Amino acid sequence: MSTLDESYLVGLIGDGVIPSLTPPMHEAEAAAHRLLYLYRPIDLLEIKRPGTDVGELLRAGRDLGFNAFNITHPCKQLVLEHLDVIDPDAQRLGAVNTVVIRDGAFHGYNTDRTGFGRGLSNGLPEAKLDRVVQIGVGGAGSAVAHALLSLGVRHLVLVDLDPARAAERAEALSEFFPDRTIEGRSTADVPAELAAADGLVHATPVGMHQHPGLPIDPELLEPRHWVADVVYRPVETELIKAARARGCATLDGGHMAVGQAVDAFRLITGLEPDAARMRAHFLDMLERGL
Ligand SMILES: NC(=O)c1ccc[n+]([C@@H]2O[C@H](COP(=O)([O-])OP(=O)(O)OC[C@H]3O[C@@H](n4cnc5c(N)ncnc54)[C@H](O)[C@@H]3O)[C@@H](O)[C@H]2O)c1
Ligand SMILES: O=C(O)[C@]1(O)C[C@@H](O)[C@@H](O)[C@H](O)C1
Repeated sequence: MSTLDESYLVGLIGDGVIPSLTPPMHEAEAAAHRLLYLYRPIDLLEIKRPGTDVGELLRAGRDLGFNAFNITHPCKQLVLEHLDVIDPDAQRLGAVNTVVIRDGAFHGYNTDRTGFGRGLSNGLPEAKLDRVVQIGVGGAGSAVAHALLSLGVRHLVLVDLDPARAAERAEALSEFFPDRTIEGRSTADVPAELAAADGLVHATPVGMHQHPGLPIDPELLEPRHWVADVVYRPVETELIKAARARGCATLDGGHMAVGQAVDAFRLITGLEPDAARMRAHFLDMLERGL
């Protein structure tokens, strides 16, 4: 037997989460810290529950002795109304992916945002952040845009297949970062915008195993650009390979995937995870086709 203080019971709530690498990342890191730590995927598709049940599931989890949850699609916004305390940055972003239960209260955070930010600062410490083009402003893109502005990007150009979405996101972000220039643009504007930019962040599904290809013409990349991807299956996307071949500094999507797990592990346990060990484990799992 063990109590809430002696062991950890964690879950990942969302659609299609069974193959997620986040549970094994946490469990391996916990084992290295000699913790009793079980992390279960709670797949809403498998248990035939809609995303709107997330509050009910959180409360049931608390009553059954869970310590924390990661929350993913389609619940990152839906969960907000069920939380007792929300980290101010997660509140501004309007999305929570980590819920820690303390004395029965739900505390929400967004480690997608902090994980991408940490990955960029550690992985590309020399990256010039004056002017950045970001392609894709969906779920991942929203967290990434916040992270970029929090890191000090002065001029952020948001591009999306849906230009109205890019414009809406730019307007919403401008409210929280009034001293920055944040613009929504269409994909046709990418050549001109990249010509003036220091870096490119890619946050669409293009380049995933199921969506192979490149989101931009790689001829637009020059060695002075840095390029960050959020896609991590495969970790070496066509974009990352093309950018490296053109002499650009690159950051693969594994940095965000591991970063969100590193920051969630720290919030859940209060212990400092070994980020390099977690990345090595993550890359090893990808290599093994998990
Ligand atoms: N590394 C990580 O930790 C992490 C976390 C979450 C998601 N992801 C990856 O990020 C990618 C996007 O996921 P999401 O949840 O944000 O998806 P999403 O569907 O919420 O958003 C994708 C956005 O990209 C836009 N888009 C699609 N194709 C485009 C194109 N060719 N040009 C411009 N815009 C285009 C869409 O209009 C949409 O706004 C996926 O590959 C996902 O696996 C990575
Ligand atoms: O690895 C996954 O499956 C995740 O669902 C990815 C992303 O949505 C994170 O915010 C979650 O914490 C974990």
